[in-house]
Amino acid sequence: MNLGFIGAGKLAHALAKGFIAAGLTKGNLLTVSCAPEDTLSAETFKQLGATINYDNKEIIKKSEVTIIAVKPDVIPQVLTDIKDVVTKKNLLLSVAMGVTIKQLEQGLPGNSRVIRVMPNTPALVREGATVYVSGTHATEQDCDLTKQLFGSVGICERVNEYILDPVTALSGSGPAFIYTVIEALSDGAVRMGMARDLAYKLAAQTVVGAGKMVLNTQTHPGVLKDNVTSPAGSTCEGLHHLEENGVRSAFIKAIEGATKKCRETAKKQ
Ligand SMILES: NC(=O)C1=CN([C@@H]2O[C@H](COP(=O)(O)OP(=O)(O)OC[C@H]3O[C@@H](n4cnc5c(N)ncnc54)[C@H](OP(=O)(O)O)[C@@H]3O)[C@@H](O)[C@H]2O)C=CC1
Ligand SMILES: O=C(O)[C@@H]1CCC=N1
Repeated sequence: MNLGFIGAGKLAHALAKGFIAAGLTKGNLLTVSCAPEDTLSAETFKQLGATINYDNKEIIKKSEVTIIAVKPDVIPQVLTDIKDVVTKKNLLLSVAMGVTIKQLEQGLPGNSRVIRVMPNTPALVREGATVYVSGTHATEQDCDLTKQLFGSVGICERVNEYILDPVTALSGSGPAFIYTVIEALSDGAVRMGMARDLAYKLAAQTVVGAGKMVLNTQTHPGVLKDNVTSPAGSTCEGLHHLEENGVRSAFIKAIEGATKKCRETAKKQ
């Protein structure tokens, strides 16, 4: 598949490498734009075999499917850059946090085929979690292609747009929250005498294992937690400390805060 990327940052890298690993495209089939001063991103894409072009119009002309992966405040500029060259042949997939279908469609010619996608960086290792929302003029074939593309690098679900901001908070930002948990658990283990390398390895595999238990056994997380917690054992001692320090409330507030930030971004566009 020929793929265009407008924006060659962290997410674009993760997606490109994931799609290549999944066999859906090849490095030399990618056409990518970035800010001219962003030599590091350009270099990383060049190493994949991609063609770099600093003119966003050229990406649209060369690729039938383009992923727009710039920061939300750059979206208006990108839409202005490309609107004269977008035709019915182009499918545009925007991953920008807080930028609505309506805002995207308003900046483009009528009938433009737009899909809003919220992936996450674990797409790099084909363990991503993605949702997408169809725009007004995207076809069922466009939705199928989006599902095929992002489904090749993890799970991919179609949703209604009203849920996109909490999704962004949960699975879009979520990897950062989990990395913080992995670091903190490891710091605790190091404090108790464990070597750091072993601590990161055990903490990360524990997150992978617990996640797979929830997905594969379809058992309520509370039941799975109870199965680990022996009477008067060490786990309930650890859980007691987490509850005393408001761990649940901290995560709930993290999702609430991140969701609100997405909503503020939508209002500013
Ligand atoms: N990172 C993540 O985990 C996720 C990110 N997203 C969304 O993806 C988008 C990109 O995020 P992320 O990859 O983290 O951000 P980055 O800052 O890493 O990437 C953005 C890229 O766009 C480039 N850029 C800036 N201006 C232009 C322009 N006019 N034309 C073309 N490229 C330009 C930037 O160059 P320069 O650095 O020189 O400005 C940079 O390379 C955001 O909208 C974000 O909400 C969604 C889900 C997850
Ligand atoms: O931090 C951000 O704004 C983006 C959206 C989701 C993950 N990263």
